[in-house]
Amino acid sequence: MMEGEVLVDVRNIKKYFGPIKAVDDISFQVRRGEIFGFMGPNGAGKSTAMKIITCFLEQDSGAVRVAGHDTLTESLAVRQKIGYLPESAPAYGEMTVTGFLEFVADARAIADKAAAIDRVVDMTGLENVRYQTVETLSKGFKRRVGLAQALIHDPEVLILDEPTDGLDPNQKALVQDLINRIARNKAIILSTHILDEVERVCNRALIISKGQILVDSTPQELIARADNHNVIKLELAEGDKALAKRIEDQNWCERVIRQTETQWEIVAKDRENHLGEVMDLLEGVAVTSIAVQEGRLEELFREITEGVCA
Ligand SMILES: Nc1ncnc2c1ncn2[C@@H]1O[C@H](COP(=O)(O)OP(=O)(O)OP(=O)(O)O)[C@@H](O)[C@H]1O
Repeated sequence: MMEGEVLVDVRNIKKYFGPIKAVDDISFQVRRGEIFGFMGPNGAGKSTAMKIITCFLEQDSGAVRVAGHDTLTESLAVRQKIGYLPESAPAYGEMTVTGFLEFVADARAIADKAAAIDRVVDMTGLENVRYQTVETLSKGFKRRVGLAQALIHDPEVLILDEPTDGLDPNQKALVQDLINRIARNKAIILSTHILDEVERVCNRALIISKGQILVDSTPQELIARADNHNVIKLELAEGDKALAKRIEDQNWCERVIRQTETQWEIVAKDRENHLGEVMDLLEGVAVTSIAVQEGRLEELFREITEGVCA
């Protein structure tokens, strides 16, 4: 198995729905070992591109090869190489976890079903719930079942459509860890709205909008462009100029923006999260609220498009 070989090769694909250009001439490659973050606002064309790569939709023009196989002419071979977690995974709520995975293994004609199921149950941490019906599971565990079914045939390529959407922060972190663990030796494409997720999980990031690629970059470069990333919003019971000075004197601090006497924004030079250090400086100070702002894709996206127009 060659490290870095191209496993997904997308060339000039277009897909129009009547007048809507859902995917408008997109090209990119994903190599083994890459976790590729597919970002963009609602309706950007992410799901459509993912459906084309997984053979659920046919493109109008252009070509996609997965592990060397063409999605139009060799779709069976492509389906064997690819695992897919769709945006809204099918329910099958009344089946047990094992029953559902057996059903998927049968559909894929897997020879040693028991071994395949044990492997994915272990990988995704489903051991304790394997005889429970899917409908009784928490959202986070349902998502793991979705990942388990995508992994049942040990695919080289994984396509995950918003894998952490709708999960609470703890469940999000668990699913993100899981994706990192299963990533070795695979090529993974995952779509997300969340900049932090790309930083935590991906080693490459692509932003699409209106069916076209705007940015192909590293997560670190994207974060650096998101001006408001990890800004700490602080509200005090009363103004305190000495405190503002003390925070500004920290070597990591770029500036303290005092929007009002008591409402401040603290910006770090490195855009890392410095909440701990700020909390230390706030000992004995009456604080009304404090929160760390996530760099939102929407704002980054606005900056990028403004940059393009300027
Ligand atoms: N089957 C379809 N018929 C008609 N239009 C469609 C169809 N599927 C998608 N579209 C349109 O194509 C565009 C791209 O949609 P797509 O679902 O790929 O975006 P997305 O980036 O995945 O968005 P989201 O983050 O909301 O899932 C949208 O304008 C959408 O309304």
